[in-house]
Amino acid sequence: MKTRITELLGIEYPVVQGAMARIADGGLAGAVSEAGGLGIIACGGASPEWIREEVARARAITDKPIGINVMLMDPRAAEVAELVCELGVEVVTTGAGSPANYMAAWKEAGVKVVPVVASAALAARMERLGADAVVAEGTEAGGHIGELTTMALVPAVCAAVSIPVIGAGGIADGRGMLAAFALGAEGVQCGTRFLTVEECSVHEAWKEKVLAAKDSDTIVTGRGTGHPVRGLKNKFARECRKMEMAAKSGEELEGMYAGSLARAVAGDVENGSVMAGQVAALVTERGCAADVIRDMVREAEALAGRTLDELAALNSRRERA
Ligand SMILES: O=C(O)COc1ccc(-c2c[nH]c(CNC(=O)Nc3ncc(Sc4ccccn4)s3)n2)cc1
Repeated sequence: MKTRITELLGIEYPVVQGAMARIADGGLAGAVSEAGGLGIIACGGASPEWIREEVARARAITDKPIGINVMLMDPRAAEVAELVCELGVEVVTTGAGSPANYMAAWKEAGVKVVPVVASAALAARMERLGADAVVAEGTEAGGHIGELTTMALVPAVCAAVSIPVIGAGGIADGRGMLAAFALGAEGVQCGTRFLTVEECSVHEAWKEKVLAAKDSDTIVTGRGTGHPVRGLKNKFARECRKMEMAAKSGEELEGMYAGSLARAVAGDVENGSVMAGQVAALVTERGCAADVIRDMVREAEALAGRTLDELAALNSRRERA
């Protein structure tokens, strides 16, 4: 299929795998890219050596474009930003901040720059600085989030920029993909849906928690630190909320979060930060990266070919899950 996103990124399907810190490695990114989407290696909290290794792993799996993600709250963001140019990845995405300081160097190096934004203002700023596209990520997403929902944010960003917009946050199947396109997007980014695929190396306990999640099983912690993070409800999340209700100081709260992601990655899904989006409730299968992408596009195109009457008739015959 062809959209400005497939053309810009040199990919077959406008489906980007979201960067999930300490989870999205070269194996997952390589598989997603080989399947025709865009795989992204998440560099939040990663060492330059790990990043080099994972880019090499992805290159061994596919000769299609891959991306790396710079998490801008990471103290080593500047070092990772240099690696973007040195390693010759085709695409860089960024999160949790503004990549203004690095844009010129990335553009100079011919890298496609696709910042994740949580507001129309930031999207417009990114376009002015030369971004090739933006990911408009709604608060439904897992991990570090903004405040606006995908339903509100995507149309607002589309109205603010002329570059193509990728919708993200709460998208896990063809229905979500079609909804994002209806809102103005020309591509989608999914994170949570890729957590359970066989190529994702996240701990089995994390996968099982996602597969068992209900719609009300995610919670936002860290608003007190100014860095809200969505994850699955567990002992850690309840303790965070208690600390925040007790209006503990920023330093005490920061202390809570340090190491929380690493604990979850190691399989401690009760005392760690098990990041996942609200759409975890829709993720009930494992599968593989290629099936996720193919099924999502097929379902979106099948639904798009129908009139509203036909969609309503389909919905009226819905079977309870
Ligand atoms: O206005 C500005 O200057 C920047 O404001 C922004 C505000 C929010 C965002 C934003 C929202 N969502 C994203 C992209 N998503 C993400 O970056 N999600 C992430 N999840 C986990 C991450 S690593 C981590 C580890 C431990 C604790 C917290 N985070 S990064 N960026 C981007 C920019």
